[in-house]
Amino acid sequence: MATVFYGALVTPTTGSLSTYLALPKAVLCVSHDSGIIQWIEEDVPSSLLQDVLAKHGITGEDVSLVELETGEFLIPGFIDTHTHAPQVPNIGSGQEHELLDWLAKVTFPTEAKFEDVTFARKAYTSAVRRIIDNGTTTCCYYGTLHLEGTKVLADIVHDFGQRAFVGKCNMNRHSPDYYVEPSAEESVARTRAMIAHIRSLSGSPSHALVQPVVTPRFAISCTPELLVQLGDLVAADPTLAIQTHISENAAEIVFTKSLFPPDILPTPPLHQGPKPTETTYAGVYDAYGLIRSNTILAHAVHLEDSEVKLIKERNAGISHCPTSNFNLRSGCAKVGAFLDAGIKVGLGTDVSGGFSPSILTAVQHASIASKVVALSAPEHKHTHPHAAATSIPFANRHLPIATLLYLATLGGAEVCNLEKRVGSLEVGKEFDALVVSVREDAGNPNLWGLDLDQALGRTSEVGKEELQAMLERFLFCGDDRNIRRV
Ligand SMILES: Nc1nc2[nH]cnc2c(=O)[nH]1
Ligand SMILES: [Zn+2]
Repeated sequence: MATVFYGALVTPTTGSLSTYLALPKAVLCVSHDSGIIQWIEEDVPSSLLQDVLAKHGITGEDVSLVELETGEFLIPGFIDTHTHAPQVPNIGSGQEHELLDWLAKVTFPTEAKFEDVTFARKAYTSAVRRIIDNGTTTCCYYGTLHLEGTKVLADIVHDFGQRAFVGKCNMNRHSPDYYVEPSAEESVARTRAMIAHIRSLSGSPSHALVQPVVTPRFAISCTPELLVQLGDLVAADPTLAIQTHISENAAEIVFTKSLFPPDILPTPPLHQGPKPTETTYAGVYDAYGLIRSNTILAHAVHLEDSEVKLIKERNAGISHCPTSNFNLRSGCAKVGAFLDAGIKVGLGTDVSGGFSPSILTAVQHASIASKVVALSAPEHKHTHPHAAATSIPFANRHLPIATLLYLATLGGAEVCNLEKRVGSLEVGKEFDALVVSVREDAGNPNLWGLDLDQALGRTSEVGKEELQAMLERFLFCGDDRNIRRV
């Protein structure tokens, strides 16, 4: 048996950040048994659809045919490379604070409530449901420091069938008395228990839907002893993913450097050359063996050049969280420069530093952040609009639509090391997709502009340009009303 979709399809393609495919009349076939995309035909008039099915040996009985309507299109599922499930109840509160005050006054009191497993189950069920409804099919979750609550989060994600990384926070210092782990040993023991629980749900990392992720909250909240033990834990298991925060806020960086002077840092396992005489934030994690190809580093707003080089050398990924970076007044990450350096970059909502669980909001703010970076660059010139479509470097210019789409999907998959399985609609990948609707009956009047009226009403044909216009409107003005199926 197979399911065949016939209609418009939009996808980034492997190897290109500057272009994407917009196919108004595609046919895509998914195997029921494996969920894998078997074949795609790019341009099939409706009169030839049956011939194309016959060519692929598909007859009436063994196919379920889904014909998309005008104004609908398939797109890969969104990937949120950094969010906090227990902070969803806090969305929109404490908007006046910067990071460290916000953690103390708003975040830690709420996260502490997740000690109550009944509370956790209710809050996490609603949070995960909302995140899926917003089109996020792969999500990197922070839980709280609680083992039982984080197991509940993993169970809920698994039951919903969402692809995810779930991590229990490691935090044994610089946190309030009511919300801190008693020792490094206890923190690591609970982490081991969480890993065992999640692996019992989902099986081996090569095909698991839900995977554990080691989650030192950030360097400030971990003693050197704890980071040593986490380094040992991940060194013994190269398949274990790691996520943490890096260089988000100026005061946080000053504090981090004061806590980890160079003389207390171990020599990093992969280090070549003399020991550094000055601490960098990335250097701290690296010294404990926590930066590697399956590490996800959230924020990276104020990275020094040497840190960009180190992250590239280790092939770690960056989660760009622009909504949060604006909202907590952290700054604008230099995403264009990271892309030029060949670093893997995806988007993160960072709820509730970010006030939206939707990757669409992250796309919008990633665009604005790149425009702010461009406007503030010393060599800023008003570039011709078509410059965006060329292959000139990304640094200091606004991100093109193709690149925004890439960050929301395939870039996120690369950050999660899932790019062979998801992130684009390509043959051999898992069918992990959304049906988007920009039709009037989706109920979002913001998408209802003149050119779409024309595309959907007065002309019967949607061509490539109309489809590209629909994608742009959806990325900038769409919301969960426009996500018809996940
Ligand atoms: N944005 C954000 N940054 C952090 N740094 C440490 N903890 C957090 C958190 O919960 N949110
Ligand atoms: Zn965060």
